[in-house]
Amino acid sequence: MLADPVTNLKGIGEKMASDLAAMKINTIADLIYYLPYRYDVLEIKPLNELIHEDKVTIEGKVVYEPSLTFYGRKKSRLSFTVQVENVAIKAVMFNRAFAKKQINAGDMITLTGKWDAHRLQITVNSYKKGLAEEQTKIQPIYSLKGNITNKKLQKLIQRTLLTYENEIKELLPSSYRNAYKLPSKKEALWAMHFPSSRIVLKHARRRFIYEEFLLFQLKMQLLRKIKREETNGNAQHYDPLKIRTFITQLPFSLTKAQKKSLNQILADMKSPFRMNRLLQGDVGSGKTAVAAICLYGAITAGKQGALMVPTEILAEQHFQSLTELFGDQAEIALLTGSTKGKKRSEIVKAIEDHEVQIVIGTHALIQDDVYFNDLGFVIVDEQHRFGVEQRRTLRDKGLHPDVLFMTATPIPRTLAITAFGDMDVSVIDELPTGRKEVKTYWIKENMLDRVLRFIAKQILSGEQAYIICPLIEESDKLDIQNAVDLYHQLEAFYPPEVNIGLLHGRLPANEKEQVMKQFAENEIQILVSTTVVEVGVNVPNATIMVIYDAERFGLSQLHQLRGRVGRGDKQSYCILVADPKGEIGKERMRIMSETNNGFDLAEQDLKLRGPGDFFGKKQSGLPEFKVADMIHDYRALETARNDAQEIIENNLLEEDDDYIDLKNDIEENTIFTDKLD
Ligand SMILES: Nc1ncnc2c1ncn2[C@@H]1O[C@H](COP(=O)(O)OP(=O)(O)OP(=O)(O)O)[C@@H](O)[C@H]1O
Repeated sequence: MLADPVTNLKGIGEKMASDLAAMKINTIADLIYYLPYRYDVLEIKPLNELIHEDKVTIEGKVVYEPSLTFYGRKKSRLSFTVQVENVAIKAVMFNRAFAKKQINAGDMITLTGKWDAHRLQITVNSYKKGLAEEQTKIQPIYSLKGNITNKKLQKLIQRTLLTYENEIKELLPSSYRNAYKLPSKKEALWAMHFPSSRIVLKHARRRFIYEEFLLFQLKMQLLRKIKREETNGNAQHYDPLKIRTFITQLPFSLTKAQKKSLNQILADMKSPFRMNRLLQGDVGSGKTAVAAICLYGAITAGKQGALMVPTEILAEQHFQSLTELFGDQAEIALLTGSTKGKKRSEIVKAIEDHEVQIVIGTHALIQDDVYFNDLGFVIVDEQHRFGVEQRRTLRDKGLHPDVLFMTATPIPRTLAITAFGDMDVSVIDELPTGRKEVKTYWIKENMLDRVLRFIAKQILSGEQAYIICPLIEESDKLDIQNAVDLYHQLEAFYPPEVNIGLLHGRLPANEKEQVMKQFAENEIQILVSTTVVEVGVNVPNATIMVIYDAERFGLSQLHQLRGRVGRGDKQSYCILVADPKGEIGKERMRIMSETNNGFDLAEQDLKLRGPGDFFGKKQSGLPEFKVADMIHDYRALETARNDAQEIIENNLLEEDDDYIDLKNDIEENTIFTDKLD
């Protein structure tokens, strides 16, 4: 059976079993679904089309016996001449003396390696005897561990497929498979592992992409259906009049988009069904303001509300601004990892006794010993950083509040609806009036002096600046060192009356808090920081954002950082210090300089970037697909979404035999309760 352990197969010793386990191949099914992550295509081009220093494949006839020379200790060089299109090409191969016995004059041979167009020479990486036509031209490349090689794995897969191919379930209903001319699952699996041509491979991929999306969409829509039908009986009877008065007391009037989103959220709160909504808005579009009004609404309904944010800095900031905003209309508490001891137990007790109405915090606020008296409404900021785990904790405490997720990562609207298929989506696609576009410039490091003088000038007129430090890959420690160095350099550069602050992740919470407070109150004019200020920090008087090594960031992260300025009515500036080597990096800098709107930027990013990094690695709370890519294969995602809708609406899973495999698979592989937190 496919579910049997892979060690049931013949010829798998202990070492191989542990290597396979390291590749997460435990069952026979794991093995046959272990798909290549890329394919090397041996394409033979005419000599005059080969590009100097590229990796190329050529084929021809060996003209003389190879000559082997040794040099140094154990080093060797094998050289021979190959006739290709009547031209004599020199081939050299290092440290593979054994090949001398295998390559003989008169042999036909295919060589892959680095091409030197000036010397008509190839430095061979791999060779195969015979012409390319007689060999597989498309070579699957797997990600491997231990002693397993591509060849070994392929042989094992081949053997296994031959034995088990009849157990492979088709899954796709024939009507859809026929309509899109997709190969059967069996054919597609063979083609993924042993592609006979590009076209066959393309169709196999097409099939897997569609299948993955269809399954994903079916699950999403089933969840949505279940959620819709489920009531938590938690209708919040808020007081519309009080809410209206609260809104008129705000120092600004709401934008149209804010009003629309607010109404959608309030309607969800009033209904007995559980809210599961995503609030999306560009940086600085006023999401937090909307969230505050909803929290107030929950209080007027006699409920408690909670706001969960990803960092302590943000929690502190929201705590301060909401305390100011609510005045004596609500009791607000702050609960983070650094709230400790007596203070913590007092807060926890006050939450339990409903003396506190709003709790703001990091995930510390859903820890074991925190019990809410009557939690009606939870807002989760930057949803991707909170996992199913945390939401399940709430459920385990018997809490079924309405949940609103907020994100400032602009995702093109259609994509958001498709990706978050089980959620309702509200979008704030408009900035408050009076905002000026942030002027963005891309410069090289040698122009920094000018930038520093420009900052000095702006500070004189009362403004403030952020400087985001150079990044050192995967080294938190060195990043901090960099920040400290930069801080000292700037201290030396500016006169003593300019106060410079330093912020990084390793500072103790109270110091971070202190620095942010001083910056917010303009006691510090320049804040040198690592990327800890990335999300949500709100200091409207700051007008300059300098980002070192800007090419190392994705567009959405750059946009987030830029969003820390331009939050008031003063002209703001973003200066990207970057020297990108590749075209994509340059294009990114250009796009950033030209585009201010996060949604436009996201659309452009969609077109520009390769699969995978649109959402940024660490941000991804999105499902992972084996073959499909949500951005690249967006069309297929839409098709699958429509088909899933049709299947659910017509109840085909239950009523049509053609759907039985699909139904079983969904039931086996979906843990609905996990999602229904
Ligand atoms: N309708 C409005 N008119 C004018 N100013 C507003 C309006 N709504 C919010 N603001 C102000 O704009 C700034 C940004 O608002 P807020 O912090 O709510 O945005 P956000 O969308 O949460 O931002 P980010 O995602 O970047 O953290 C705040 O200073 C806020 O007081």
